[in-house]
Amino acid sequence: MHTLTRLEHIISQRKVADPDSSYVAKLNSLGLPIMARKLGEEAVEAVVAALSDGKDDLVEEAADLVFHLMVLLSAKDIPLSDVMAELDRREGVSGLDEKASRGS
Ligand SMILES: N=c1c2ncn([C@@H]3O[C@H](COP(=O)(O)OP(=O)(O)OP(=O)(O)O)[C@@H](O)[C@H]3O)c2ncn1[C@@H]1O[C@H](COP(=O)(O)O)[C@@H](O)[C@H]1O
Repeated sequence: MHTLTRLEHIISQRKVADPDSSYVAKLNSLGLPIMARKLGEEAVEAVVAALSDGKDDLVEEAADLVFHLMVLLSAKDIPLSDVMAELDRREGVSGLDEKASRGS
């Protein structure tokens, strides 16, 4: 099974666990605004890592970012397959062409 599919399954199981023993459950108990803020913090940490030397920090921060995005998607009951389907829909469409086709 794909890593992200496995993680999605784990997160859906853990979000109803005891917040004292599960970080996923703790994030869910804190509510969407806190979860969204946490995702933003992880994004900033990834940006900082991207601008520093070396790649190891960015790998770790990217994993944190993906994990917290998955937690937020799960809290909103959005399956990972919806995100994958949207990426599939975009496949082959240049970002530049898509942007140019937007109304001003
Ligand atoms: N993949 C992850 C994962 N990646 C990162 N993290 C946690 O995300 C947090 C990252 O926050 P920070 O970097 O800001 O570190 P921090 O300063 O300690 O966090 P704060 O105190 O600011 O909240 C850390 O506590 C990490 O341990 C994760 N926690 C859990 N998982 C997965 O989720 C599963 C379920 O976890 P529990 O719900 O805790 O059982 C685990 O088995 C893993 O598979």
